[in-house]
Amino acid sequence: MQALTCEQVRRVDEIAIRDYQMPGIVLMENAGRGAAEIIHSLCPDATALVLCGRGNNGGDGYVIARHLQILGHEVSILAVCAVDELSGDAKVNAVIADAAGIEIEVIEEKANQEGTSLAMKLGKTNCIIDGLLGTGAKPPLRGIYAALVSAANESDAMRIALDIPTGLDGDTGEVIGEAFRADHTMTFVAPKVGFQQKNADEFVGVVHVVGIGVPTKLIRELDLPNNELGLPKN
Ligand SMILES: NC(=O)C1=CN([C@@H]2O[C@H](COP(=O)(O)OP(=O)(O)OC[C@H]3O[C@@H](n4cnc5c(N)ncnc54)[C@H](OP(=O)(O)O)[C@@H]3O)[C@@H](O)[C@H]2O)[C@@H](O)CC1
Ligand SMILES: [K+]
Repeated sequence: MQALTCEQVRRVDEIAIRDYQMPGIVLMENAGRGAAEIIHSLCPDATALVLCGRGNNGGDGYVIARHLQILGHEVSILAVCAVDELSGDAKVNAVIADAAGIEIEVIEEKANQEGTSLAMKLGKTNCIIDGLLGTGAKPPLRGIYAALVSAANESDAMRIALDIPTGLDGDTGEVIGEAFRADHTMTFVAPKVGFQQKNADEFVGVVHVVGIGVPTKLIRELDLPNNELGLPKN
């Protein structure tokens, strides 16, 4: 499957919502359910800890936590902000996860100083899921994100990235400082062009492409030389 830039994938979401009247919440549910089913097949008995950022990448994490619970897993969430600080589709899914009784612990910025407490928290699970940053990331990692990524990388848990390993630039494959070293990456719609660059594969691990339910016609338009998305003709 053709690799896309972060901007191209964001355009797919925009067009699905604008031209095909697909609610973003439906795209997020498809993304999260599809990722959860692959994660379940990879580690059927895992106790999972989902790291949720404050955007829609975090939103995917809240959906995945719910579906892993449905599939029988012990799941908890470590969030960079409280549910009421979220917005849009991410907030909807955080509220659902909270109502479903899934533990959501908000990690305080000050935890940054006490690296041990983070390592303790992340050491108690055998599957860490990175829902911190996706196509909306603007490196370098700010505040608690770098500490969370470092603590996750020190853990001997299986590490699974959602869409793009946090800290990796999805377009260039560059890593400034630290990036989540995923064993598996569940990437939505298409592989990202940055995954093929230099040493990205040590952060990306095995790539699994997860569809988000957009119509074939939209995806087919991506391959047309004069496609409507205004994508470069490469
Ligand atoms: N319907 C859809 O659209 C679908 C979308 N999908 C999912 O959405 C993802 C894109 O979501 P998104 O656009 O919300 O961006 P996301 O990557 O969550 O981060 C934005 C937040 O992070 C922050 N931030 C940025 N850089 C930072 C840094 N270096 N260090 C710290 N913080 C940083 C940034 O803050 P700001 O820069 O605005 O101050 C903002 O708050 C995509 O990857 C896929 O997983 C799928 O569900 C399919 C359907
Ligand atoms: K991520």
